[in-house]
Amino acid sequence: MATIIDGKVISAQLLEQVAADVIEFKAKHGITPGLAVVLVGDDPASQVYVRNKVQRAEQVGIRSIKHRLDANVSQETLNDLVAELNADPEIHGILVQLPLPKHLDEDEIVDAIAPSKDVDGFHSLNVAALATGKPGLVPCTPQGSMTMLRQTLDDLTGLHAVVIGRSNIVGKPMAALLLQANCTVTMVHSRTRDIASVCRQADILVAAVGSQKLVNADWVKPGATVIDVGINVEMLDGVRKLCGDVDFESVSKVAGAITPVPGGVGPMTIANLLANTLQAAQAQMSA
Ligand SMILES: Nc1nc(=O)c2c([nH]1)NC[C@@H]1CN(c3ccc(C(=O)N[C@@H](CCC(=O)O)C(=O)O)cc3)C=[N+]21
Repeated sequence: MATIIDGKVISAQLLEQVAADVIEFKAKHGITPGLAVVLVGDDPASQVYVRNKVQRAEQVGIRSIKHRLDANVSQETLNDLVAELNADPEIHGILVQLPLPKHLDEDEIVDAIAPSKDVDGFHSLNVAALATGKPGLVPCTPQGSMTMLRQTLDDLTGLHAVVIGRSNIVGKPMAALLLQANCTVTMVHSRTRDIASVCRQADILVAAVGSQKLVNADWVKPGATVIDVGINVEMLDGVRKLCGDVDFESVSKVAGAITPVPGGVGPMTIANLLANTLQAAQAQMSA
């Protein structure tokens, strides 16, 4: 039976550290770090995440301001709000909840956010910084996944890491961080031939595709460390249930260590969002 990598415990440690650093920041600068969360439309899942973020922010002493916009808001109105937040000295971090309604240009909005306030790490300049190993804001989910790996494994050097999924928000930045940690990195995706046999070679397997229970025990090398980034919503007898990209029941019998869903990567993402907000505030104060 695999060791369970407990995202609630590890994120609580990180949040405690952030809370202590926020106290120090306030004493030094006399201001409170501020995070703006922009939510377009009324997707219920997005509302749950946004509520969690706002709650956790409060808990670590970060002021968060929620902006709710109508689902059919224009690109111009959204751009104007982002410009206003960019110019607001009390706002240090800006998060525009994705995905956006189809009529909006996501890339344009993300690149409209000031790179120094881009706490998601999705702006082109932060993507470039990560790709070239320069300092910048790093996407929260991959960052949280790395923290879990570092707490589980002594040294990542030379390990074969396989990342399933090639999204800009998880797969690609995850691969960049694993490479930085001296892993041998393979990315697999929907067009990969014999995906199971490639995954079976992984010492570290990261699943980030959004496909329920895609990874089963046959895909996993005995003893491997498995990070499940998937958050798929399943209805069981009318009750909402979260489930990952990994079939936890079968894979946990083969893997050496595994993250659960819920209680794995999700809480780490939120903790890192707040760590990034503090980092952004610190950088803005010394700019
Ligand atoms: N600009 C942007 N940045 C994001 O970081 C972002 C986003 N858009 N859009 C949506 C996704 C999703 N996401 C989650 C964060 C935390 C949990 C989380 O805390 N999950 C809990 C369970 C929460 C529940 O019960 O629904 C857990 O896994 O234990 C889940 C999902 C951030 N996202």
